[in-house]
Amino acid sequence: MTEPLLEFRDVTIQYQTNRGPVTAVSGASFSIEPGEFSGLVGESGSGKSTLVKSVIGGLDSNGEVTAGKILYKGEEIQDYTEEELNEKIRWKEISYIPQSSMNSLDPLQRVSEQAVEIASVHSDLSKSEALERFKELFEIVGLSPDRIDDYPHQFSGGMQQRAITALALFLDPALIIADEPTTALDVIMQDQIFKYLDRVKANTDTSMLLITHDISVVFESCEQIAVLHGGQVCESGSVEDIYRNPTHPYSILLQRAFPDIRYPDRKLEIIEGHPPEQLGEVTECSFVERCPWAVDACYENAPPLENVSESEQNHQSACFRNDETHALKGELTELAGLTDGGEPNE
Ligand SMILES: Nc1ncnc2c1ncn2[C@@H]1O[C@H](COP(=O)(O)OP(=O)(O)OP(=O)(O)O)[C@@H](O)[C@H]1O
Repeated sequence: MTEPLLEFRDVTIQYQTNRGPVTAVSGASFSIEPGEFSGLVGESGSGKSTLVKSVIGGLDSNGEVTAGKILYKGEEIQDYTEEELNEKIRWKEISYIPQSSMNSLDPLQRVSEQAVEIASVHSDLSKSEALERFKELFEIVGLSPDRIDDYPHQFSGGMQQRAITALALFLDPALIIADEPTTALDVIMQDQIFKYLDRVKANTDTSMLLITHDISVVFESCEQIAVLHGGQVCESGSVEDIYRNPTHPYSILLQRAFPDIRYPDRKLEIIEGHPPEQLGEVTECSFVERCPWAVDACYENAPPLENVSESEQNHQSACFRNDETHALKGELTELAGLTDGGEPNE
């Protein structure tokens, strides 16, 4: 097996507050393989942004990785200083497209000038080489290369997002992390994003980590997925396995909360409640208060991630009732008045 590009190993991240430490991520483990598109999915407040910000040194000043390791190409990076991150990681190795990326272009500078600036700080490219490369990238993300000298306001929202992706690809990073790339966009623009992500996949070797609350976005554009709830990774594996055979109760319900072309008439589930804010150490399953199938054990310990089946490689779920999932899924189908048995009609 090749070494993962990025690996979270039992990572806990806390914020110090005047009410005590808030545990935003607890014991999270998952990895991203070279060249793959992965999705990190979960509702608002589940710890997605905290987890990815810890990789690029973007945690708020009261936040800290308090346990575990973050390995990039096998090297521990959780304690890197700002200087080390700038020198070794940012742009060249990992580019980050933040949630409010539309505001991240400088409105007073032509986008080509922003590219030339990144090149002069982080690479040896000459100005003309930088502009040539930027034109090529505009083509990959589906923008006309003649528009590189435009100002950000001359682009629509979707075009700005693509220009930002071209900047993120500029120094040929091994990984791009995109935080909620589709949230602020309408359905037509979301569709354009899927198309250009496909072109990025076809034309570059870059891996992508997509952060989103919408599991269907991950099913559409990724190969691997990690599902996060209340700072814990509930389930991880290939998109194919988790699409066909979601095992953790949260993944099952989350999948049923979004439209699915396999079940056009299905009623969408509403998952009652919200991910909890975790004060102090976390000693139970973070989904316990919302889970229709919780048992006493779920209050006593946080369940570990375990392999779900021998045939589904890397498919892991953190639930004390993993072995009973099939029966539980049927129960849910009955409870919700659904007609299928929880398996896709293919
Ligand atoms: N600076 C902070 N100080 C204290 N708590 C924080 C801070 N930032 C985030 N949190 C808490 O950490 C938890 C995880 O938040 P985070 O923003 O990482 O989740 P998220 O899944 O990215 O949500 P969203 O999609 O809304 O950004 C939440 O309980 C949040 O209130």
